[in-house]
Amino acid sequence: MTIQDARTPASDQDQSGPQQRTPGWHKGYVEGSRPDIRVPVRQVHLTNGKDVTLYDTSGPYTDPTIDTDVRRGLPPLRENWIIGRGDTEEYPGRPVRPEDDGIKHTSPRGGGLKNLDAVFPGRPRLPRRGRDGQAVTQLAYARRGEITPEMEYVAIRENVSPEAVREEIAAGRAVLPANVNHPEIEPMIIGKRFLVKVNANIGNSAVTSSIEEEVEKMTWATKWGADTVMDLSTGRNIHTTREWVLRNSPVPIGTVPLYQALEKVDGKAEELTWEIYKDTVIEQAEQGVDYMTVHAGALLPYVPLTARRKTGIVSRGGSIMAAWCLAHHKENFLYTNFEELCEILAAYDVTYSLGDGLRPGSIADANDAAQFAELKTLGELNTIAKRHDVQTMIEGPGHVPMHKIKENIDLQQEICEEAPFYTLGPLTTDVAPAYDHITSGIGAAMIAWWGTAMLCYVTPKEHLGLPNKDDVKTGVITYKIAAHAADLAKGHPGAQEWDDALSDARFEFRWEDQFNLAMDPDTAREFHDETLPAEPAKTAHFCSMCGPKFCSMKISQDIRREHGGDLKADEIEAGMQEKSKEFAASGNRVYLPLAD
Ligand SMILES: C[C@H]1O[C@@H](n2cnc3c(N)ncnc32)[C@H](O)[C@@H]1O
Ligand SMILES: Cc1ncc(COP(=O)(O)O)c(N)n1
Ligand code: MET
Ligand code: SF4
Ligand SMILES: [Zn+2]
Repeated sequence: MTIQDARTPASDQDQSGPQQRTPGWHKGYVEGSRPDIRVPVRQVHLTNGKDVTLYDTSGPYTDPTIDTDVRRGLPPLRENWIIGRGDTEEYPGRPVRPEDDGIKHTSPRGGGLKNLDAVFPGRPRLPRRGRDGQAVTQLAYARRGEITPEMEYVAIRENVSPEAVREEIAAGRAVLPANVNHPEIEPMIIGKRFLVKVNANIGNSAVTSSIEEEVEKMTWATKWGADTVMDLSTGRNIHTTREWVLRNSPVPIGTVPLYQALEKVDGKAEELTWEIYKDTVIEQAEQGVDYMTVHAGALLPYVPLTARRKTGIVSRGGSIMAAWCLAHHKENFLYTNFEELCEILAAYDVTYSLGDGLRPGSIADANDAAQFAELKTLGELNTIAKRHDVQTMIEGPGHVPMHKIKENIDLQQEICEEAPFYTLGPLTTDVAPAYDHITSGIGAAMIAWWGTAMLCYVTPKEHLGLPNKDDVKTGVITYKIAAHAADLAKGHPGAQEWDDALSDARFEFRWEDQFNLAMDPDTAREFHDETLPAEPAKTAHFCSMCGPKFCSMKISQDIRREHGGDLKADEIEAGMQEKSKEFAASGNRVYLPLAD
């Protein structure tokens, strides 16, 4: 594997600003079968002269040779691949309306958008869709036996063959979310045979945040390793916020169109209609949303099953659809219009994320009748979506104690023909608000080990408020740990190399290498330097935990240096026998009496 170098002379590098580069690594690219397939990697340079190559989600922001500007947006990496297939056409598209941003002409809420001058100033572009409404999905291509540039790209990223990628997509065991209107993304794949992925949720609410803050959360999340980002905005400027996020995101973007549809009817669930919903889906598909949560499995007859729950319906989408179903006493319109929705998504290659609108919101409600009734319906919908060549993943819970987690993934895999499972945690206990990244990180690691393909992060603010930039980082790092722990347990090829490199650096007291290989190098360095900030401490054979005389790794190294070379296995065995006899002679006591 040859890796191209994206380094520039240090003097050319701007180390200021929000996208400040972490020293000790640089961006490289692995080239595919053609020059426009260049897969980014993070090259960590060790002081022993070796390099460690890691997966990189940070996008062009960490490439010093690319001049990024959020007002212009990212370069359209996939544009030629999409046009080159010749199966899509540009068309005028749906005009953007004030109500897309929650602005009513007559409403006092109207008026100026906050920050970044509202309308995205970048590249004007006509939307694109499948010619004659045909399915232009990676699933359709994979089923026809075609290996797209996107598939080759993810094969390099995952270190597997392009054919393996095609097979997993064709079988519906993996999805490659890539809307034809989102050419900026670096393709990635979600499926149990691949690295476990992490999604970070961002977005404003009616109470707080601005467009600028949301764009910043998106770049921040991907810098720390988020593989996808969901914009779950529910406040003002939903359309414009999403435009800024999409044009600047190197990762696929997911949304829940129902949230924006609800804003269009002023938050009155009973006023929702299939027409308003459909119009919102088209609006978002034209913008380039890569996957959409659709709560089509929360059916009218299942709502009563939640009546005696401790925490009712905790899914936003689920509660909105339940309210609509009860108000009209009609079946969920997402379910009754599902086939038409499939045709729309197929024409843009929007991936379904079939929502778990009836997931449990407390330990007491886990794995109940309502939850599993919905899962069965999601299985039926998965089959219908596949018939339309729409890529599909299935959302999962929620709040589930450890002993009830495995049943969730086993049932989902069986009912949904191994479609990728995408779970929120699960949180393994309800008693630690402010630490729900941890209560859920535990469940996330377990469920990922058993085959969940993507983990939706939970931040320390869960149940308490809207996460800020710091919470986003904590959530992403926590979930990267869960995902990597699962990759190790699953024996994913290459996963352990990273651990081995860090273990070697640790044992050899290469402190800088230990920091640079860390998931969060900044915090690792800061913690070390809190007690031993001086430069010589960066090569010292101890840290402040045990100090120089009690550093077990130093003692262990000394043993090897003094005896390691000339100790043979049988001599070690003989030495052990000798010691064992001495121990017996002293009365087999571990603790000798204190001498006074
Ligand atoms: C489904 C999950 O989405 C999270 N969620 C909902 N809205 C937002 C937002 N604007 N930002 C971050 N997370 C959000 C909830 O906390 C829940 O855990
Ligand atoms: C993994 C995951 N992420 C996001 C949502 C959408 O949220 P909600 O169901 O509350 O509308 C979900 N259901 N599952
Ligand atoms: N914490 C809730 C859950 O577990 C979500 C609250 S905000 C929609 O799903
Ligand atoms: S997180 Fe807050 S706003 Fe959302 S469901 Fe829970 S209490 Fe309601
Ligand atoms: Zn919760």
